[in-house]
Amino acid sequence: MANIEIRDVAKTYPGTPPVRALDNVDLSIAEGEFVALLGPSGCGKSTLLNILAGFESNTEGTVSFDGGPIAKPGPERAVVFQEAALFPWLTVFDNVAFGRRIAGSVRSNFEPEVNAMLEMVGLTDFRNAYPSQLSGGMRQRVGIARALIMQPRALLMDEPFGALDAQTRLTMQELLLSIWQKHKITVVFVTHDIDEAILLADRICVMSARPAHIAREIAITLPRPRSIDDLTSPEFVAYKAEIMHEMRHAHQQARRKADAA
Ligand SMILES: Nc1ncnc2c1ncn2[C@@H]1O[C@H](COP(=O)(O)OP(=O)(O)OP(=O)(O)O)[C@@H](O)[C@H]1O
Repeated sequence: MANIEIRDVAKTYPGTPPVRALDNVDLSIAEGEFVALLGPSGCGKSTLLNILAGFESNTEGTVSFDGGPIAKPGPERAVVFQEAALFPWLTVFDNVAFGRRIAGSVRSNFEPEVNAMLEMVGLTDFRNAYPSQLSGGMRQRVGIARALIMQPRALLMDEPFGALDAQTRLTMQELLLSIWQKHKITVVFVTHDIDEAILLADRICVMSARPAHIAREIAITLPRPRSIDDLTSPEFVAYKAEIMHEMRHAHQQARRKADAA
């Protein structure tokens, strides 16, 4: 059984005029798979992710997780956004522990897990720091740790590294790869960045111009574990050329739709 099943999904935001964001989206995601959603700006990637998160509802079609319909947010589907909205008055440790505490767990139960999580994301020395004392990359590490401490089955990531400088971004991509290798949870990752999608994903779904559907699915069979050294391999460059071609097509399609409107 697929972990995430999206069948004939459409989404129209009400308004004058209404905005048709998604149309005929079909996608099955297996347990433990890493899928990247790649597409032109404004095509509907975040809308699709928000539907999977349960923050938005689809207007047509069905979306299910482990065979059950997605109707609202749930702890089995953790979300990581571009900016980790951390609580500024809590330390790194308490930000990561927050969900467990709210769920009624006592400190002696979650402390070893929070410490292990902080070690995994390289923040042990910052466990008592406050968010204002952290760099953007460190804040995202806290965001990822905070999501994983709830032991989700899927991680839904919306351009999580989009606001980071190039060097930090590469470090975070490698960190995410190592975490995913260890936890093997399903990841759905929204990005504009072709290199990022190829480096991380098992499969890239190139989305069409709005209203978005999945224009093309490309399996990335580069061997794992991957690292940033792969960015220059001939296989990587060949994937990049293929995807750039698809993206250009999606962009031209968007221009034509805009001109016709
Ligand atoms: N709450 C909303 N109400 C009305 N329209 C919305 C809403 N959220 C998104 N939209 C519109 O839906 C379309 C798709 O937006 P969405 O954010 O899903 O695209 P995206 O591909 O994630 O864009 P980007 O890559 O620029 O973040 C856009 O035209 C956007 O303006």
